[in-house]
Amino acid sequence: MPTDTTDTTGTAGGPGTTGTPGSGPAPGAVAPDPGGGGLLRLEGVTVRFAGRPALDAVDLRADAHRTVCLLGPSGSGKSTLLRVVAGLQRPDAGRVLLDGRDQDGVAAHRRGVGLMFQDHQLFPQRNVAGNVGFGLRMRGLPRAETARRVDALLDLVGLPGAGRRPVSSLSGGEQQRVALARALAPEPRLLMLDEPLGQLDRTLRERLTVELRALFGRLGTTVLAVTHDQGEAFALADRVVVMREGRVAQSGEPLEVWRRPASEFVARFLGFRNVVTATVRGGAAETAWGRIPVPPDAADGERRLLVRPAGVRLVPVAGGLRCTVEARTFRGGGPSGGDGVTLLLRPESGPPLEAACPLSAAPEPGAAVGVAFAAADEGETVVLGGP
Ligand SMILES: Nc1ncnc2c1ncn2[C@@H]1O[C@H](COP(=O)(O)OP(=O)(O)OP(=O)(O)O)[C@@H](O)[C@H]1O
Repeated sequence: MPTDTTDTTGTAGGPGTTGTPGSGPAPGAVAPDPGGGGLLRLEGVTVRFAGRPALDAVDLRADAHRTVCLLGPSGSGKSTLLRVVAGLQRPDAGRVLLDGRDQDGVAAHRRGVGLMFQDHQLFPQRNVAGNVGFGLRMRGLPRAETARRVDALLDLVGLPGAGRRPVSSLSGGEQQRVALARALAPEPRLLMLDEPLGQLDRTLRERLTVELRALFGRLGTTVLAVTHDQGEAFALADRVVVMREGRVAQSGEPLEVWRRPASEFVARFLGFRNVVTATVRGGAAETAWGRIPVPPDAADGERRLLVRPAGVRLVPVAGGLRCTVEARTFRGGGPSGGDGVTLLLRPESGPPLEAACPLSAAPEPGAAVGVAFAAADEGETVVLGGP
């Protein structure tokens, strides 16, 4: 991700973010949305670097009080999108609207958006309170009022009384919370987070994801967050947007995207590996793995078919597609998580297959197993569209 040198405060607005000092609601509270939705809209936003589009005619909408997560491989344009919304990058074409107002020509510090970067960029020479209150002091908020708000924000992020601690004495997770408190301090109408939990270990990330979701829900904050991690996105978001090469590959409610990936790209990005060419006819698909039931409304023809690991059932060897167990991995959290094992199977025909099974029933590597495919009405097979 390109680093930004114009802003070291953790908010795109930083010192001078919109709003009259001291006139706003309680720290972190959000004013009602006059537009009744669609707080942020991007229309046909294109950004080119050296002629190459980093964003290519992107349309996107974030409704008030909702969390939208941008997902996508490295280089797909996620950070560029945040920078455009923050006013740190001018689009070559298209419009950014906040509360229905075109932001063209509106400086970053006048947009009222907060941006928290990947590496949270705390001031090492200031203590916790100095970091959280920096933007407020710069906006001319009186010292006592700043102190009151800082205390309230530290309570909010679960660090009560930590104001005097040097930031160097904090753990990674605590620093993350301080950065979050600092980003929330100017009461941005839109909070943007770029890989907010990227540098933390998995356990802490999972815990903070849950806490963040609860916090944003309580505050009613509108959030646009970038993450590499699908588990994080699915746990945090009301809506996910999957990016590919500067375009939106799919957007929707997390469960909807998870259940019905629109394309092979999205399916693979979400971690699904059982994708195979299929000839669909009359509610079933002929594949290299044999005949697999598909939803009755699937159009006939040559298609790509996704079979979820949960749709790959282990049966006696004689009763199905014969496979050898190559490996097994334990599944942790995340959208495909839970207590269980993912088996990597080598079928006698066709590409490798992944199957989900309970820990107690997991065969050893090297074992021969049979595989049968779940009925299509269980939603375990998806006929994919698009590239
Ligand atoms: N300032 C810049 N100058 C030239 N090219 C850039 C610049 N910023 C971004 N790019 C290019 O634009 C594309 C999108 O980059 P961007 O940082 O938005 O992707 P990303 O999805 O955020 O990636 P990551 O997940 O690695 O942070 C990449 O090909 C990147 O190399």
